[in-house]
Order: sequence, then C-alpha cells, then structure tokens
Amino acid sequence: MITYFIYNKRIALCFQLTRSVTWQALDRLRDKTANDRIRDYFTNDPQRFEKMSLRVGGLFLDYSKHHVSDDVLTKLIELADHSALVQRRAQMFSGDIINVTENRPVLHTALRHLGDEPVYVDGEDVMPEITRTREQIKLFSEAVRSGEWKGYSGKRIKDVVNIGIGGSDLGPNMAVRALLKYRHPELHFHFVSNVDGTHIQKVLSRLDPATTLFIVSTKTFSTQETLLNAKTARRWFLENAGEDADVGAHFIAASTNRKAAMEFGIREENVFEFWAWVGGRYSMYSLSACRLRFQ
Ligand SMILES: O=P(O)(O)OC[C@H]1O[C@H](O)[C@H](O)[C@@H](O)[C@@H]1O
Repeated sequence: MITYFIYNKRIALCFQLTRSVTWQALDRLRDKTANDRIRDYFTNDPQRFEKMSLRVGGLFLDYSKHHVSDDVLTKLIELADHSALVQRRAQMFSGDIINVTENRPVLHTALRHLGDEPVYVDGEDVMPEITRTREQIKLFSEAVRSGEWKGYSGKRIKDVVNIGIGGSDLGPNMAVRALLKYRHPELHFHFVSNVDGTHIQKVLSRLDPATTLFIVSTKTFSTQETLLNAKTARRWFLENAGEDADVGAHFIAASTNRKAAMEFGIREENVFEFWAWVGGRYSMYSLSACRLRFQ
C-alpha cells in the first residue's frame, strides 16, 4: 500500500493511493495489457513517438517504448490529478514543509532558480543569499582556475583535495568523476573520506603543500572522521610548508558551521554556506557542487 501526506498549513492529510479508484483501474489495465507488444502500439498508432516524447529544459524524454497503452496513459494522468500532484508541486516551489520526516521545505528548486521571482521560507526571500553564495563560489573558483588565487608562497593551486564523508563526499565525488573529461588541464582532484589514516597519507604523499587546496566539506563541522582528516592535512601543511597564518590560503570549507570553520583557520569569506531548507548534503545546485566549478 502506498500512503503519502499532503502538508497544508502544517496539517497532514493522509492519502492511501493504492486504495483509490484510479489506482485500481490501472491495476486492472495492467493485467489487460500484460501481453501487448510495444511494436504493435507503434503499428496501430504512427503518432505514438510524437505523442509520447518531449523535449524540456535541455532534456529529451522518450516514454513511447514503455509498456504504456493510451488507456494506461490516460489513467496515469488521472491518478496524478487525483493525488494532487499539481498542488504538491506548488507546495514544493513555494517552500512549504513537505519533507515530513525532517519537518522542513525541499527547496532544491530555489537553488536552481535563475529568475527574479522571490522564494520565501518563513516569510523571508531566500533568493538574495543564494545569489550571493553563487557569486562567491564563482569568484573563488575562477580565481583558483585562473591562477589568480595563490598559495602561501605565491604559487598557483594544482591539486584540490575534498575532505568529507557520507553525503559530503559521495555526491561531489560522483559529479567530479562524471565530468572529469571537462576538467581544467592543470588541476587535479582528490577525495579523502576514509578514517583509516593510510588513505590521507597516500594522497598527501603525492602532493606539494604549496600548491594544494583543501575543501573541508562538512555541513556540521563536527563529524569525527572529517575533522581527523582535516587536522591531519593541516598538520602536514604546517610541518612541510607554511605557518598558522597561511592556513587560510590553503583551506576552505563547505559548511553551515561558520564559527567552527573559522576556529580551524579558514577565512570567513571562504566558508561557503549550506541551508537548512535543503535536506542532506548534496544537490547538484548547492555549494556541495562547487568542486565542479573548480573543474
Ligand atoms: O556533512 P557532515 O555533517 O560532516 O556529515 C557527513 C555525514 O556524516 C555521517 O556519516 C552521516 O551518517 C551522513 O549522513 C553524513 O552525510
């Protein structure tokens, strides 16, 4: 049974989708069409591909090759209408609390929003801070890429090491690997997540501290594994290169905990912000993806 909630003014309305008349009709249609051949759908309807494909937002979607008859499609659309999909989508865009387990909005859409319209969370337009952070990431990453950003001894950055774990490691790691082909020819990327010291030692042994930039990636700045690795990296930097005052030229943070990051030695303007209204650590459009800009 599929049960879901619609949150409206913080009142949860519980729907049992699988008990709806439309769902049951779809269930019967599934049995009726189980032996249909997709090839016959095309023979009987030469317009099927045009009807069941679309281009939107740079994506091409082709669902004509799925086991979906016209009747099934009609019922699926009815099901979406009956289950208040449009209303739920509007709730998502307007910052309503639809993440019911964590009691917060799901505003990845605000991070992707490039228009001028405001997006409100608790009555406050969050777009200005998103725009400011985007700009901050852009300026910083461009300075690293162009070589304008210098390490403590005046050399440009050649290696970027992300130190994080869980959501602060896996998402950015996947995205950087996927887009490696487009990376800056003079920049190399490394990810350290393992609490076993051999991982960071192995990475550091190949690097020059004067040309390495560390991203301490931790939403809370309190995760033991990440802090241990970050402290190891800072010690390595201090033993082999600069002094305490130089840490800010080689360490930045992706975190909500500005205070802890600054106590670590990171400059305030190089603590890139997360927001509570996006759950988890990673969204392609959040600052977590800022490693991509370095590429
Ligand atoms: O970003 P942080 O606060 O350092 O948390 C990083 C990770 O910590 C733990 O491993 C949690 O189980 C993960 O869900 C989280 O992604």
